[in-house]
Amino acid sequence: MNQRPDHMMLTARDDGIAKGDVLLEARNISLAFGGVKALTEISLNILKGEIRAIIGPNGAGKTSMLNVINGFYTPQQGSIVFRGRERRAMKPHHAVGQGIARTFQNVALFKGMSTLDNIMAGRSVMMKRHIGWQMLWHGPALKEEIAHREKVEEIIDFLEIQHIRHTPVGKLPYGLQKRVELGRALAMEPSLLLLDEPMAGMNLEEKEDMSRFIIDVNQQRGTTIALIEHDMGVVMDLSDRVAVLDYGKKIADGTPDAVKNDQGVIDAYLGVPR
Ligand SMILES: Nc1ncnc2c1ncn2[C@@H]1O[C@H](COP(=O)(O)OP(=O)(O)OP(=O)(O)O)[C@@H](O)[C@H]1O
Repeated sequence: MNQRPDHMMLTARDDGIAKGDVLLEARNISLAFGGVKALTEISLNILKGEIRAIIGPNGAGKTSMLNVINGFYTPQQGSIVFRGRERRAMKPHHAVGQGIARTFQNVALFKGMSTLDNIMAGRSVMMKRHIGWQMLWHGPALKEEIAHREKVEEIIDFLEIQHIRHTPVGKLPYGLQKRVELGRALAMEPSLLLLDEPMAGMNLEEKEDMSRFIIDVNQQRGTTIALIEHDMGVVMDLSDRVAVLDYGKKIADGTPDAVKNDQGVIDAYLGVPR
């Protein structure tokens, strides 16, 4: 893979939290769907600047946890503290406004639109001026439009997707669609980026590329990342800390090495014999 361009200027939004301090804390979260307990009294935190993984078997509650963090679901019990502010419920668009962006398990792009337009759509949440005003196409609106376009171009360079900028994303191979989806999330300049199975459905080379992008986003932009992933090689390589869920409960939380060697995790998920 090529070296990253030196001009990468995009950074995570300044959230006023020092590296290593708690950026987000989930406190005692319980969530049920009718009789199904998706999450039971889960507490975990995400530190500024880290790559945090949430792992566990199918149905363990991982996606539900991401959905609570970004306001898709409101838990029956518990709260989320983000950048020092506690909340019970939050709408997803407020999450974006506060600096939380995410990608989805199944790519959720506008399939008929080009790569460029999909990433611009992510950027549009940061555009202040009214669309009608932008259509006048002069003065401050034009300047703002140009500035946003520059940011989007930087993301396209960064993710090395210049060659597909005008391709409708529905026509792209799955691995590239996932990359475009990452680009759309980055266009929101999140301070916390949530990735739901970023490697799912990818071949080895695509996984290596995506791993590199995730590390670069974290290291070069200073973006804090929380990810769900089933590929244990990837999880253990990328993550600073790993939380393990099983049947909606947290059964372990620690460094990759500690989690790998935890007998409870081995029994519930990793499946290595005693
Ligand atoms: N919207 C929903 N309505 C009803 N039940 C749900 C809903 N979302 C999740 N669940 C249930 O909650 C539990 C946890 O699901 P969740 O999708 O969070 O698990 P997961 O760990 O992400 O699984 P996977 O690895 O298969 O994606 C499961 O039993 C699931 O069926």
